[in-house]
Amino acid sequence: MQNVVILGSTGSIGVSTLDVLARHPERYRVFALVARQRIDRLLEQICTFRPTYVVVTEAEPAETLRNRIRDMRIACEVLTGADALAAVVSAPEVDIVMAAIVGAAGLMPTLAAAKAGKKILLANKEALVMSGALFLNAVKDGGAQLLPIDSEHNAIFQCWSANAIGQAPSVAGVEKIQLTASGGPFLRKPLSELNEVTPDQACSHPTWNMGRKISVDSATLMNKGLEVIEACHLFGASAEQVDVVIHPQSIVHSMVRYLDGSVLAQMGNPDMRTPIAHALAWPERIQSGVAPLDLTQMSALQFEVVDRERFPCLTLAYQALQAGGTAAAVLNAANEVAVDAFLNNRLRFTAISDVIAATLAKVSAPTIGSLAELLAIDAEARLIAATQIQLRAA
Ligand SMILES: NC(=O)C1=CN([C@@H]2O[C@H](COP(=O)(O)OP(=O)(O)OC[C@H]3O[C@@H](n4cnc5c(N)ncnc54)[C@H](OP(=O)(O)O)[C@@H]3O)[C@@H](O)[C@H]2O)C=CC1
Ligand SMILES: CC(=O)[C@@H](O)[C@H](O)COP(=O)(O)O
Ligand SMILES: [Mn+2]
Repeated sequence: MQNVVILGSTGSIGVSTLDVLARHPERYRVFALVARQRIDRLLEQICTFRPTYVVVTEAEPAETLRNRIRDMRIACEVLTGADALAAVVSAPEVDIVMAAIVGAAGLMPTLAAAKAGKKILLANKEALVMSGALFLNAVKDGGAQLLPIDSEHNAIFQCWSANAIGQAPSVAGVEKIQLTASGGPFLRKPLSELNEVTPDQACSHPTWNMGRKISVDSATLMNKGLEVIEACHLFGASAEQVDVVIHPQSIVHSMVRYLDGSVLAQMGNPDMRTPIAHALAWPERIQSGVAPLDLTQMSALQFEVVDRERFPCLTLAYQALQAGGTAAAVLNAANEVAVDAFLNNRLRFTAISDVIAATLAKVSAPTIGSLAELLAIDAEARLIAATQIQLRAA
């Protein structure tokens, strides 16, 4: 029996993870659930999965939940605060940590899991993008195991020759990693109309059902930009070795092209329970609940070149990657602030990329020395991005 902690249990990935775990009660037990504020959903999860602990990062909802659990006489301890979060993730009973908090907020608990040598299922791409080598060194030093949940990276992992896992592309015979991008809800929208799109339109993803922040990232293609950086870190690739191709159907989840001309692709219906089940059980295979793929029942699969004028965020991500140092952390911080402003009707969709470009130009991005330095640069980038948003509101 393996004990699992889910960081971000109330979100899209958290719910899919619990769905897979529920199919395998003989293999997995939920040790702890972590969320920020969605108490009603968390309470339902507690009733179903009976974790030993829950951590609610906001103090007021934590107190509300504590009272409700006491009234219902459920044996589950409700904790709050950063120390409690790190302690739960690092507890000796814990085998697996699903890192599915959205954004930079997920960095500290995921780092704690790395230092404690856990098996980490990494959905939270922002943590890796912002901290890069610092996080990978913590994984190595802590003796942790890192498995990708992001559908493209899980696909690449599955397409990497089994006997070359852990080797850099040049050693593994890999020529190119090709990430597929759906193109999001605005792939065919006239460019002149992008200025007026609403948060709900941006969050109506054509193929995946996801949280609001990553949905907006898909609509700008910043999601793919973050994924290019994520792929470089996870697979030891250079920016030149990672390409993006538009594939509106989201059936091919990514491809690996080898030196001998072979291209390996991983396919499946767009449902995150497949990569979750894959990483949970790897190197074994378990049921995920995902319907089998029937290619005879689908329309043609399309592949297209990315229109860089429509999607300037992808170019910004490649620029940050080439710049090196903490530029990717600045990119990520500015994007988080700009997307939040867009979702709260304080910024136009088309201005998201302007705010990120202006922030990248204003914040110097030296190579990371320490976690404290990284957090300082993240905070500085957020302040500059907020100023840029105010300038555009004026
Ligand atoms: N959804 C998907 O299909 C995919 C997601 N990912 C990545 O996985 C991560 C999660 O995405 P998704 O599930 O869609 O996001 P959601 O917005 O659906 O869920 C986010 C989760 O994080 C919790 N959370 C948010 N802020 C904090 C905080 N400050 N402290 C603690 N918990 C917090 C939320 O709690 P609460 O609900 O209480 O607010 C919720 O449980 C992202 O990094 C995303 O990029 C990657 C690939 C696919
Ligand atoms: C499911 C998943 O991994 C998302 O990151 C997905 O990739 C979003 O779709 P697009 O970014 O391709 O629109
Ligand atoms: Mn993805």
